[in-house]
Amino acid sequence: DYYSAISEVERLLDVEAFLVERFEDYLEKAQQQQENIERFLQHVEQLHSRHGDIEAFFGNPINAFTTIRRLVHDWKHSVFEPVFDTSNLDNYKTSVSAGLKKAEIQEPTKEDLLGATRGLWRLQEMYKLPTKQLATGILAPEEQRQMNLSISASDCYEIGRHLCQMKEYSYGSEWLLEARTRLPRDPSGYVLPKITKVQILEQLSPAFSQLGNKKLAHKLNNEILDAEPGHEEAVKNKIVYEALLARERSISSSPRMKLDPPQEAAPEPEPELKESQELYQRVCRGELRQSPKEQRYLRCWLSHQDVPYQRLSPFKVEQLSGDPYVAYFHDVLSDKESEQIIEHGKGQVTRSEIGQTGNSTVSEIRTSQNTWLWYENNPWLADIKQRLEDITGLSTDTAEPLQLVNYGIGGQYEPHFDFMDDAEKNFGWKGNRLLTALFYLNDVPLGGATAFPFLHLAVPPVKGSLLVWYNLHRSLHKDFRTKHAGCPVLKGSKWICNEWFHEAAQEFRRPCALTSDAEKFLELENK
Ligand SMILES: O=C(O)CCC(=O)C(=O)O
Ligand SMILES: [Fe+2]
Repeated sequence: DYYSAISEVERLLDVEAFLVERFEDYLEKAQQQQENIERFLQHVEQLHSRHGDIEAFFGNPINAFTTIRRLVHDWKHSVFEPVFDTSNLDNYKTSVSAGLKKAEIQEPTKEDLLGATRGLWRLQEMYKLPTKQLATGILAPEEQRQMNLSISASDCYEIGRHLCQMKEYSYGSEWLLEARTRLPRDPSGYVLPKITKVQILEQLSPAFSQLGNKKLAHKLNNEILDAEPGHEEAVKNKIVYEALLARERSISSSPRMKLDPPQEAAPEPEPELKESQELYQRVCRGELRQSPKEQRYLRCWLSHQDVPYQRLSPFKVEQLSGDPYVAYFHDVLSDKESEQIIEHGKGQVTRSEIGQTGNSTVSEIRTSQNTWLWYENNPWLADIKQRLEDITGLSTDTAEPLQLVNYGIGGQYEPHFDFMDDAEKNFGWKGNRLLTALFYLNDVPLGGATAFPFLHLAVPPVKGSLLVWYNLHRSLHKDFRTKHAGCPVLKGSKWICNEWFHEAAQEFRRPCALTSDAEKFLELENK
């Protein structure tokens, strides 16, 4: 899929460039007055010429969404259908699909569009983004003046409709209202089929009804009937709404009933969030931070980690938590190294999965794509491997290959542990994941911090820096305080690279203490 990695969304411009080329050719040869198609192609070309830096462009999730939508929806209805259904131009059909196949280009699918919509919704929920602002591409208050992206009435309608399908009526109705406001001055009148006021109302009226606002639902339903008096669904709904409203009126005017109000169907209570989930959201939003007391003993220093060579250029250590140990090492990778690793991942990454070995699945819990870099196949990584050993003091003999990850639209990784329940089954004699070393390969303008809910800690990505923490106690029992997450990426494209060090081979490097930690912090396991 495309939506789960921004690097994949970037490839969509190639798909479009290809399509523009083919269909311009078609227009010329067929010499038809297909004004609608021509305007559409021009529009897309104009968009392409205006987008500027691709990474910055797709760094805004609104741009990523509208591009997917254009490919999934607009091209189909504005170009493919009018061309292929009305004229006998089979050779074009075959040449276009053959061309796409040859270039190994896959068009985005409905699932991409749904994934992109869910991503936007996640960003709204997590960072409390007002719909009106997001619809103009404004992701943070300080962007107020610079942004003015054009998102069409039809795009807003699509988002609203999907959200209502997901029973997210509150945001759903806001997007539908946005579609309604935009309809009269919709810039994309050439996108077929044109959406109508009635279509918007058909979604909006039941959405308000679900939100408990029967009066407004009724009013909007009447607007449907004003436009189309014979509208079957609306005629039926009118009867239902009028009965409901009449009942409400009689209840409120009857004094006896006033004393004893009827049991209105109460809105469903919000399902209670797990403690770590709630803390995760607060940490990502920046509402919850370490207190001065928690930060009291934390220090920054230069360290050679007892490696003679590193005395020449010591590591910059920023301690983030003493117990459990979490530290940030700065300027570990040069810009060139970070960029080289990213280049390696472009076009190689595939959808990330979660779960135990042999039983893993794709999930909205982790919306990213990843690939693995084996040291054996990439000798250029030798330096970086050595640096990892120097910093951690651990052996990479039992370490996993580097895992390279790119997040998608609103991409996140919900709170989880890096250790597996059953280390034996997953890792055999190498034992569980003892230490995580996480490289940030680029800066992320907004969002995308690594969050430790129980430690009240959000680590913002800094290009070339390395985040390190122990997942296991000294006695190798699981440390449940290390639950962590990747906050949704609000702006930009987040690239990281994970190295997991395992238990085996570290016996003399991180020896256990004289007492067991087996009983420590067990209460956090399922929180
Ligand atoms: O993206 C992040 O910041 C965290 C990633 C992570 O926890 C993982 O890949 O296991
Ligand atoms: Fe993790």
